Amino acid sequence: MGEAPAISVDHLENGHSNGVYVKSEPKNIEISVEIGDRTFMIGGNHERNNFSIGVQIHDKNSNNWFSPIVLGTGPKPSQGYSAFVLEQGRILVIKKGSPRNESIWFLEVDSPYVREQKKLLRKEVVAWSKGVRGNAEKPIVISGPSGVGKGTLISMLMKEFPSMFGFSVSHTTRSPRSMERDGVHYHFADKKVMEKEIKDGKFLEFASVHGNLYGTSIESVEAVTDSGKRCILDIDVQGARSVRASSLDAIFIFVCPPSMKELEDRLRARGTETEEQIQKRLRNAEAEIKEGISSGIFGLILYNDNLEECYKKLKKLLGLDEVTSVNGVEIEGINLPTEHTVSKMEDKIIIQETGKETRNKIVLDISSLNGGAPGRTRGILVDAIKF
Ligand SMILES: Nc1ncnc2c1ncn2[C@@H]1O[C@H](COP(=O)(O)OP(=O)(O)OP(=O)(O)O)[C@@H](O)[C@H]1O
Ligand SMILES: Nc1nc2c(ncn2[C@@H]2O[C@H](COP(=O)(O)O)[C@@H](O)[C@H]2O)c(=O)[nH]1
Repeated sequence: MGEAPAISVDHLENGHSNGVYVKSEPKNIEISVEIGDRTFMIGGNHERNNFSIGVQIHDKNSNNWFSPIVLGTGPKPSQGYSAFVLEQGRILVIKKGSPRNESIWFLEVDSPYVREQKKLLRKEVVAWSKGVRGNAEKPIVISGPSGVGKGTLISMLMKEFPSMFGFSVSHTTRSPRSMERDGVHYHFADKKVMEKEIKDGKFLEFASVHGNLYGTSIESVEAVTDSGKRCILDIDVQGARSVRASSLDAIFIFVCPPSMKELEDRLRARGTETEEQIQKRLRNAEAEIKEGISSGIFGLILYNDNLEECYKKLKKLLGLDEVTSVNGVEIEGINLPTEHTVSKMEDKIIIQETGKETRNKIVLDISSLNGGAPGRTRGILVDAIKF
């Protein structure tokens, strides 16, 4: 995402701005953002709505101040803000010391939505949307070699968030394991019947995996979606490739083992396959890992060494972490440091703490933003580094 030309941000006495040193004062702060011949003052109290911060516009040509119509629900007043002008007429506004999911906001000042509203209302309009961490709604495709722990991680997620996630029950021609139930773990299918259904276009994807046929029926995914839950697919790399080429807009996660030895130990300890099947799965694992890492199918790669750590990272990728701890830094929402600089590098907003011995850096990855005013802007990933 490139930056729009001819846009700059200034900071006034209390404010905070692009790429410069900032010291926030603990009082009712306003930030001043300059875009072309206009200055947007963001902060203080909204003149008509005490629950949302205000926006005022100064037009340099007429030297007039005016209050635009503010659409959407904006952030509540806070003791500090940081702002950064993004492309598409959007200003990223970060609130200091806010609770989880209350820290990141977008003020649209010249987006397609705002331009449309200006035409309709014949007034100056700006619009808020709340920044939502992670991609909260897209189906999740999880792949990785047999025995790496995909099923274990998915079970943990479904146990902790039972109303949020639903599992896409695959079809398979392999025999059930002793604990597996038809229609719960898999739809155990006859090969000829499954092949006929594939021919009839009933499957989103299918593949021959370790000598058996596996596939995701369209019905299985729709059953989860109809129940209002986010669908999780546990499928192999071939299947993930097919889903990627399909119309299903999903996020793709590949789970890697810490080593081949550990993968072998896990498969043996599970005790569900014969020695011959274990050998076959291990042989296939090498090619799967190579493809998983290098094919470009998977946007996110997780190493499942320590299960709890891996689960935490998975939740973070999905924007589900209550309090995020990354590299030893605890961040409740985005705890904006009092003194900091803000800069942008490609698709990353870098908030760098200054003036202390230990410096925290918070990185907002905004490469996959979607949605916008007057609702939610999704897809922000947050990382924190202490050095
Ligand atoms: N991080 C971990 N450390 C140690 N053991 C683990 C870890 N994660 C999972 N396991 C164990 O490894 C075994 C394999 O895990 P699991 O069945 O979840 O793998 P899987 O990737 O779903 O395999 P498959 O693709 O064959 O279904 C299980 O016995 C599980 O308890
Ligand atoms: N392409 C697909 N792969 C699938 C599907 N369901 C499961 N799988 C993958 O198969 C292997 C082996 O699973 P197991 O239960 O026999 O151990 C594993 O990698 C799964 O991810 C599917 O519908 N399509």
